[in-house]
Amino acid sequence: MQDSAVGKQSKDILLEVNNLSVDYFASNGAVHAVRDVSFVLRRGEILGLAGESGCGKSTLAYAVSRLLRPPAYVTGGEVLYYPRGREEGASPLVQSKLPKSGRANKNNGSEAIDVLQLSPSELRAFRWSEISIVFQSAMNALNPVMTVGDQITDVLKAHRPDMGPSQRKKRASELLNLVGIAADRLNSYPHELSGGMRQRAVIAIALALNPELIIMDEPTTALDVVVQREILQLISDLCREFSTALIFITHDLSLLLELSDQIAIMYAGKMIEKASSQDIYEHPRHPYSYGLLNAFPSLHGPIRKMVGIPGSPPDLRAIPSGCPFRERCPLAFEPCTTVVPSLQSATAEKPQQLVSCHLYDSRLSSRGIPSTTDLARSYESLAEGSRA
Ligand SMILES: Nc1ncnc2c1ncn2[C@@H]1O[C@H](COP(=O)(O)OP(=O)(O)OP(=O)(O)O)[C@@H](O)[C@H]1O
Repeated sequence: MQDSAVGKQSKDILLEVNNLSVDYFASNGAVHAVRDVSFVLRRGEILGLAGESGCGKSTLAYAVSRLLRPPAYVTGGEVLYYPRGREEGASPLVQSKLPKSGRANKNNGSEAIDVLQLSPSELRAFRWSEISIVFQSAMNALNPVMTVGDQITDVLKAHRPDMGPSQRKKRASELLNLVGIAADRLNSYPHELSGGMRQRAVIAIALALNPELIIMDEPTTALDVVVQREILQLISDLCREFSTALIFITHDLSLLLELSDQIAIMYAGKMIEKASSQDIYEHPRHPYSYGLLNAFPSLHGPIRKMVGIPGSPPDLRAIPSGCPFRERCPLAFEPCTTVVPSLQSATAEKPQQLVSCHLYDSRLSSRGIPSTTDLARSYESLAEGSRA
């Protein structure tokens, strides 16, 4: 597990997502896939998104990178991006092409770009140079009739017109080396590479323009677990080396805990807990976070009883009132049925650990803050058929 790296890294805010909501307008009703999500990502920070299948992780990642297609629509909120100043090396394309009009003076001392307001041409300038995106099965997105080298130099040609052919080739070789592929593979076609190498080549392309942020949604699902781990480790090492921020999604929770600075846990379209990976690992606060972590066996530490979370997430077309997790929660109490909890500091000692749960609101709960033992016992009693 990484140290609480936020303290070590720059405190600059790179991305600020405020009250973002996304619906899929399906024929059988609107699916509320992302609901009022707010979070901040700092420069160079690695944020892991976790949660059961269907909780809205990919939709959030697509919304932030403006890749949503109908029937998905952003129904509210903003995605503010804080580019580096010209003197700090922001890409010239972004400096010249992004509108002054789309920028808002915000906190943080620098101007923000509202990503959701960018026009198509502004978006083209923004993608790759500021944000790179690697989605599921990305390695299959390589063009089968172009060499890997040409695919890298194409990106450079489109976005860095100042670079000549020999500079582009040199940069392509450097990038392949960075991801552990010998430069003589520049002339290889994708079918001549293994799955792991193709995935590395995709990462090289994502890094080509030194973006500030990379978003990866299960980038390694098609690979075996050993190669998956190697590649995710490589990505996080490279992000640390270049201070590139990373938002990544994987179902491998132990890997997520190991590689991320911060973890955000989603449930039914909401962010229900956000904290450093160390805090989440040592003391998950939300009963759902505890249940999710406890559903995986640990290779280290004492032997513990594993109890799964009963039931299944709600239908996102008809979300129940109050807390969306209450029907599965072993510690649900009266206010959970009516009052929607908001994301707030869990305790005064750890104000950075944010949780969306009434158990941490002394105005609503008189039980006192639950310990991990309380959370474990509550699941055990639920499994035994009696409420804690
Ligand atoms: N095109 C669509 N039309 C209607 N509903 C959709 C569509 N795409 C996704 N959804 C719904 O939106 C919700 C969020 O989906 P999303 O893919 O973002 O979840 P996820 O957490 O990334 O899941 P997974 O881990 O399985 O990738 C799910 O309930 C899903 O069924």
